[in-house]
Amino acid sequence: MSDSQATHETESTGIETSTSSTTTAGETDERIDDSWLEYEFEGEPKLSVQNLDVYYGDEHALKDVSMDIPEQSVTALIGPSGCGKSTFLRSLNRMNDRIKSARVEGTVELDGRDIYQDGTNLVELRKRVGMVFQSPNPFPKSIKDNVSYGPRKHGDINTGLLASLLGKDESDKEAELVERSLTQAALWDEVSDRLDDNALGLSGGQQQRLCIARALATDPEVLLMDEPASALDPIATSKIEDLIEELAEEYTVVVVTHNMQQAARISDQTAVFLTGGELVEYDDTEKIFESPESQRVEDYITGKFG
Ligand SMILES: Nc1ncnc2c1ncn2[C@@H]1O[C@H](COP(=O)(O)OP(=O)(O)OP(=O)(O)O)[C@@H](O)[C@H]1O
Repeated sequence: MSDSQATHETESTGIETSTSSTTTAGETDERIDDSWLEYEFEGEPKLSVQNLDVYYGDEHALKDVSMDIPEQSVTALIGPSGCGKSTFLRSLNRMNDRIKSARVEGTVELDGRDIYQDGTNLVELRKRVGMVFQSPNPFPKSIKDNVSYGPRKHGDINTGLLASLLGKDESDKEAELVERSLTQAALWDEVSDRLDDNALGLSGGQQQRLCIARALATDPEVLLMDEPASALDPIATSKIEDLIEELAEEYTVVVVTHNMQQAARISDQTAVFLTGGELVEYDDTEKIFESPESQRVEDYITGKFG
């Protein structure tokens, strides 16, 4: 034990834990206490991650991560660059499957069913667990087509004879879907008179809300967002933040952010990953930002490293 080590008692458990001071890089011999990861909430988890390890070739990018994510809330994932936040996010809808060198071990349950079990329909999974990326990436198509692209591709907009027999033609259904999704993404009022214009003519912030509308159009239950506002100016960022909070009334939102003030503003619970791919602490956002258990988390949050 070094002189700089401190002992403290956790409020919630009364368990004594040892912590040590950190270096500027946040390296330390502090051991993760399991009680720092026990986040309790009412109801069943929407997503339950157990003993998740992810490797890229020989690199062990995520180490034995377990956490339950409650539904209809915002969960923020924070931590320094390279600690595995995006890797974790991509594990929740098996986007890591698309990376050749990636290998995943452990389980991720969506409503109690392991998404990694044989026979999982990946198209169906990614419809239920949608994703929005860091840089807005609309298709070079009209605003309308960007929104209806997914449901069309999956055959979810009824077409032809069957639809007209049911009383609605294809274009009515499509118009309804486009309006609903753009309204949910807080973009409808800005684009309703130019739905046939090319999406690439929109501002960055509008393009990002269009990408959110596109993700919502497939009727997901979970929305994964990887730094959705990092490429945007402060006004566009604030619109996305407001939108995320609104979406959480209906959807389960998991968001990676580098911006700690943003995590504090918009999330209900926060998971802190630190260098080496370890989840160090997971709790109510207020608790994480006001009185974290881990010395390393406190150092990270107060800007001492990272
Ligand atoms: N496609 C990939 N192929 C190989 N290694 C990867 C790949 N993606 C990520 N890694 C490695 O896995 C580790 C975790 O990366 P990841 O992108 O998940 O971290 P992050 O916390 O999201 O970082 P950042 O905040 O910089 O986006 C890093 O060491 C990274 O180099």
